[in-house]
Formats: sequence, C-alpha cells, structure tokens
Amino acid sequence: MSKVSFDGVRKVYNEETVALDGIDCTIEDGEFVVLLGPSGAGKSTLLRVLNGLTMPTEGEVTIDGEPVQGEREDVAMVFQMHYLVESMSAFKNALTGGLSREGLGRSLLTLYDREEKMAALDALDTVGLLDEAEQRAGSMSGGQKQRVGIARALVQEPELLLADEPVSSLDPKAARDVMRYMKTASEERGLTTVASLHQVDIARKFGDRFLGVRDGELIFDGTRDELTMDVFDRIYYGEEGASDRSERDSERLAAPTRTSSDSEEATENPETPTQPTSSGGNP
Ligand SMILES: Nc1ncnc2c1ncn2[C@@H]1O[C@H](COP(=O)(O)OP(=O)(O)OP(=O)(O)O)[C@@H](O)[C@H]1O
Repeated sequence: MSKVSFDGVRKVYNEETVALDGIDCTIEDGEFVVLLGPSGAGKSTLLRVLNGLTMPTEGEVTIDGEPVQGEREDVAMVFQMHYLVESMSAFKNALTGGLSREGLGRSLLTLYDREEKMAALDALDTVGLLDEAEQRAGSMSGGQKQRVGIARALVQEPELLLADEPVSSLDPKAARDVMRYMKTASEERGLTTVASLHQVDIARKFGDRFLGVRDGELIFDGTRDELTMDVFDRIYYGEEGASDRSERDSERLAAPTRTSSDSEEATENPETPTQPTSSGGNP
C-alpha cells in the first residue's frame, strides 16, 4: 500500500498547454480512486506524474513521503491498449511484468525461476485466467487481454496500481468483468489504486472515492454518494453546461434500459448519474 500526495502540482507542456493547474490532494493507503473528467482534462497527465513518466513543471508528487523523480518499481500501470505480445501465451506475457522489477537487462528469452513462474500463475489466477494460461494472447478477447495486462502489472509486485482508461475499448459486460478483477486484485493485495474511467456507472460501482478533473483543476473530490448528477455534469460539461440538463436528460431517458446484469448497481441515490452522453470525450 502507498500513500500518495500531490502538492501544488502544475504541468505545462511546451510552455503553453496547461495540463495540470495546481493539484493538491492526498490519496490514502489502500484507496480505490477513480479519476473522472472530459477528454483533455489532464487525467493521463496526472497518472503520468504519479508513475514518473512526466515530471511536474511546479509542485511535488510524493509516494509514502518520497518525491517521485522517475519510474519506480513499486508503481505499475495498466493502459487502455494492453500492449501484449500477441504471439506469446498469457503466462509468458504475465511473466514479463517481472522484467521491470529485475531491470531491463534481462531478455524475454531468460529462463525464469520457479518463484517468478509461480508469481505469474498467481497473478493469472487473481484475474480469473489460470485455465487460459497457455492460450496465445492474440486469440483472446479484449477483456481477457486486458486481464492479462493487469496480471502482468501484478507480477511487478506494485504497491500502487495505476490504470489509464483500462476499459474504454470494451463492451459493458467485459468492462465490468475487468474492473471487478482489478478491484479484487487491489483488495487482496492491499494496493492503492488510481484508475481513470469514462463510464460513470462502472466508476460508481467500483470506486471508493472520485476525483473530478476539468481544465487541469481538481474540481471534485468525494464519495459515491456525493457524486450526484449535478456534480457529474459539472465535471463533464462545466458550470454552464451543467445548467443545460434538459436536453441531456431526454437523451438519457431515450437510452436503452439496463440489462439484468446491471441491475445489481442499485439506484439507492435518486441523483445517481448513468452514462455520460454527447460531449466530453468518450462519454
Ligand atoms: N506530451 C504532450 N505534449 C503536449 N501536450 C500534451 C501532451 N500530453 C498531453 N498534452 C495536452 O495536455 C492536456 C491534458 O491532456 P491529458 O492527456 O492529460 O488529458 P486526459 O484527460 O487524459 O484526456 P483523454 O481522456 O482524452 O486521454 C491536453 O490539452 C493535451 O493535448
């Protein structure tokens, strides 16, 4: 588990594009945090400054009190595009997660020891793919591939798991499956998790806490119950757009009804947002 702090984090690309504009926030050990925000809001940049792929222009990001100054072994990332080697089995793909732990000097041809193989099998078991361990990645469904991507991240033995739109390209059922396995993995392994998602219904189902980013600013930090339709509209459509609800409400009403598998996500809060509609990136 890791505690993460953003202290006045600002990121400006090419001296003109402000991607993050003074982010202050702390993520506690073991939290499962969902990042929400329209396209270009700064979500990927926020994840990238967390895993050291990008350095802030101002401010500081710390993990367990240590400033992030580059890529870290205890931070693993799951991407929208899983970047698997399609010709290799799920097992071999998962094994490569250990490379970031062991250093890039090791080649894929290296013989892995028993402990590493057990870690890969254990990770595949965590994501429900033990029986498919020998299956070629290229022959797997999109959801299965993403689960292999999660297994590969788990083999790295991270304390902090980051996921950048991990289910954006999946159908709703596969997306839920992937998120369910990611949540289970985080709980079983005590990971702190930060995932950016556009599907608000899925976000609400799995997130413990929600950060809303818009124009590089953190405009919402709250719980599931606090993530009302108004808040959601403010995150995705801005203050002005949030007042223009009637058109979107009619689109929402015209949307297909939920399937029975969706119904477990109770609408205990009548203000519960469903799926974002017209603008704001993927929604
Ligand atoms: N490497 C880069 N160089 C220049 N500008 C960048 C770079 N990466 C991101 N940006 C810009 O920074 C802003 C924030 O981008 P970012 O990718 O963090 O947003 P996002 O919320 O993840 O969007 P999306 O949901 O579309 O992925 C955007 O204006 C984007 O064009």
